[in-house]
Amino acid sequence: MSEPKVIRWGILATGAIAITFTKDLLVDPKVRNVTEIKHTVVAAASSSSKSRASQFLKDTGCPSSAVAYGSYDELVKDDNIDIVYIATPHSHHYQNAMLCLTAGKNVLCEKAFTVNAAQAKALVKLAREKNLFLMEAVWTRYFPASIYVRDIITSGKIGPVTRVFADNSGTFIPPDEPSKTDNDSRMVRMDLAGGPLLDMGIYSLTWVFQCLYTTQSEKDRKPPKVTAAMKKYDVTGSDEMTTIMLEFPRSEENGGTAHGIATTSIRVATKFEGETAGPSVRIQGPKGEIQVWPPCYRPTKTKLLLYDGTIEEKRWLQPGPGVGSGWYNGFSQDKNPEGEGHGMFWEADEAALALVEGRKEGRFENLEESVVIMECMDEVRRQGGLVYDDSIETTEFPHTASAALTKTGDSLMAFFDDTL
Ligand SMILES: NC(=O)C1=CN([C@@H]2O[C@H](COP(=O)(O)OP(=O)(O)OC[C@H]3O[C@@H](n4cnc5c(N)ncnc54)[C@H](OP(=O)(O)O)[C@@H]3O)[C@@H](O)[C@H]2O)C=CC1
Ligand SMILES: O=C1OC[C@@H](O)[C@H](O)[C@H]1O
Repeated sequence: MSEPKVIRWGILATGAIAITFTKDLLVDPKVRNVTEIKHTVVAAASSSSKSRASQFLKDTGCPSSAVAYGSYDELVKDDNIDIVYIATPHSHHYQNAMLCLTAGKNVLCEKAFTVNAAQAKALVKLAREKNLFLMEAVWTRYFPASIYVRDIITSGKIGPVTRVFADNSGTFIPPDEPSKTDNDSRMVRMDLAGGPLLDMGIYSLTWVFQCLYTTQSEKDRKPPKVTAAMKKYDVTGSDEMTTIMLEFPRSEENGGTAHGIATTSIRVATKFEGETAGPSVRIQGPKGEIQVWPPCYRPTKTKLLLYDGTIEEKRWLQPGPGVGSGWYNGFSQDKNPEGEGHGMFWEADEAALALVEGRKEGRFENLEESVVIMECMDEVRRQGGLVYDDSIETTEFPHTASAALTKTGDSLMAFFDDTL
């Protein structure tokens, strides 16, 4: 057996998800039976300070040889990096990904891919021109649970999927004391392209799309008609609750038109604990349904129910050491059972395998689909009247005003950090 190929990662930004992703990246792929590749981190960059990047490398257990940079510009010039993982807020993905691609770097960019479809298209165009790998980091798509669900759909066991309900919601606004909501969080800040649609609704849309679009033949893969209802969060003007009806055109022999309902909220939650928990995704066909338990971005249980009486329940664990959880204060998150990884390594493996195989896109959500989903979200925002500032909607790169998109707290810390 040949030695695994080592893929050298550069981490762009050092916030909450960068920590979780990097710890997962460093879990030996052998524990999940992946033998073709291994991951290593060769550098991390923080726009706050070099010392923050150094601390990040230490805290996440990266090799001592990994280099800390105090700016993203320096990171993308590092010749030792094979691929950059972008973990900034949505508002910054376009500028950061353009920076990486322009410098000739392959990119795995956190969700939501960009703020709008025009930005997503511009990234795809540049990646193709430069023959670089580019993938939206929708980790859920690469989970064994998602692969299992898509396989059931394509096997025809439940018949042509006709309807999908998907919910990804959480009580970010504390139910008992709404006035204690963290309005400085990127979840609701308009300058960071906040609101549950782009942050959490993307997962509801992911389930609708992977069941009604990804799994279809070329002939039946058509963008849906979109109708949306949006309630705004009166404090910041972001959305607070968004529900989307998607009508997918289909040939009659494939079951005819299919419906998707994707919803998200930061005032009410999808889940209740323990025995009272129910599915957050239901995928229905004429012969039965598949249910996926919350949180739907990190599915841990599925149930296949067929009208012939078959019931197949499965639990999905993420092998590896526990890496902790809780991306948000005030957000109820599943605690990671002891002895589990977080599940972000599946998408990292996919990106690494693509580099080894010379592929330029992810297998389970190609760039065309990422763009179609961004177009859907554009339409939802149009119907709901949710407009972000031109400085973050723009496709101009580099955008002169983007340097002015400042951080709260962090930037002051950085100032002291670098000055003292
Ligand atoms: N796949 C998943 O499960 C998850 C994905 N995400 C996605 O990851 C991205 C980051 O989220 P998360 O880690 O929670 O966010 P954090 O706020 O914790 O971290 C974002 C980091 O981006 C950098 N940054 C650069 N410019 C700014 C700015 N103007 N304001 C704030 N931060 C800035 C900072 O790093 P530095 O100072 O080092 O440059 C900051 O620490 C989002 O796109 C989100 O949707 C988030 C959570 C879960
Ligand atoms: O991607 C995410 O997944 C988990 C959620 O809690 C978080 O809001 C989101 O950014």
